[in-house]
Amino acid sequence: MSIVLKVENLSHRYSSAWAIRDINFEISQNGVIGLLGSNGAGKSTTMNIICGVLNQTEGDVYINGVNKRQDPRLAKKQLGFLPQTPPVYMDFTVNEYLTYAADLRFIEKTKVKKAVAEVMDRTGIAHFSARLIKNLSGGYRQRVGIAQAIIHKPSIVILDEPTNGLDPNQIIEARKLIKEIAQDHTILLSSHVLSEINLLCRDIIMIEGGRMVFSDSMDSFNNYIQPTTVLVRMDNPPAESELLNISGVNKVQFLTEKQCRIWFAGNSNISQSIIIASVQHNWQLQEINLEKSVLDDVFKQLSQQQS
Ligand SMILES: Nc1ncnc2c1ncn2[C@@H]1O[C@H](COP(=O)(O)OP(=O)(O)OP(=O)(O)O)[C@@H](O)[C@H]1O
Repeated sequence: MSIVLKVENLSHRYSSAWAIRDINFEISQNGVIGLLGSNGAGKSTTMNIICGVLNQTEGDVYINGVNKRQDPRLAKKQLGFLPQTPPVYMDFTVNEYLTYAADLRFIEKTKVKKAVAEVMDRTGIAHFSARLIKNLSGGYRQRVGIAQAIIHKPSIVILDEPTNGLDPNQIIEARKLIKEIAQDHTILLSSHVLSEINLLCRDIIMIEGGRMVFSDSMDSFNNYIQPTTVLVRMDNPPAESELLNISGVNKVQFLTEKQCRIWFAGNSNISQSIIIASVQHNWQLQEINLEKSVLDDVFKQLSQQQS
């Protein structure tokens, strides 16, 4: 499989402190690759450097083998970018804006009309072609942002937190569109939401404190991360102290009257212990779910495993 994006020893310093340090990864063709990290981890810095918005302090970025520093124009031709805030002009219609985007991407004049029509179809915005962008919902504005990122058919598309700020229905629609586009583009998508990365991505790259802490398939990530919390719902829950008496339980937090999150030692068979205790004491257990999505815990586990 051919390598679409290669990032080599990438480091960046804004003033005195390093924002990212020694990031290395390779991405092969098609599918969605997740760039995960908490706020301030260095995701936007990494993406802005890949897209040529920011020049790195050290290291190299190759797009389809082209070094972005040595031949930025050729490298950027093969790349589409949607920054955190869609770079749209509110007073343009969708059609006007995409025509302008096609021009910026050096699409031949005779092919612009067709490219705009195709990309509007692809992103489901053709019916809004004559509407001013300022009169579109956030979800549709995001679609226009995605359309400008793929209008020149780049081999890699960079999406920086594309579902941030959208409502739940818009998030579902945006994810559907991203999956569709990933069938014939490679997508690098950043998010600080682990469940989103889990839903969309085949591979995952994780950055924390400017350092890369994980890079592998989503499956091996899920095997690597041991759950440390369990979400439990009981109709007749006991006092916190009784739950703390169960072997392996470290901490209990009631989220509602009947639902609590239980932290436990990674190697204990916690579900079985809770089920047995519940039957013995008539806690009327209704639901029990192992959780893998408490990001702080994931980062903690990863940094412990690295050291
Ligand atoms: N223009 C800047 N000048 C100085 N420091 C910056 C600048 N932009 C980002 N930083 C710092 O660099 C680090 C990485 O920031 P970055 O925006 O890349 O993180 P992020 O993972 O994208 O976070 P978020 O999810 O909040 O956007 C942070 O410590 C941030 O404060």
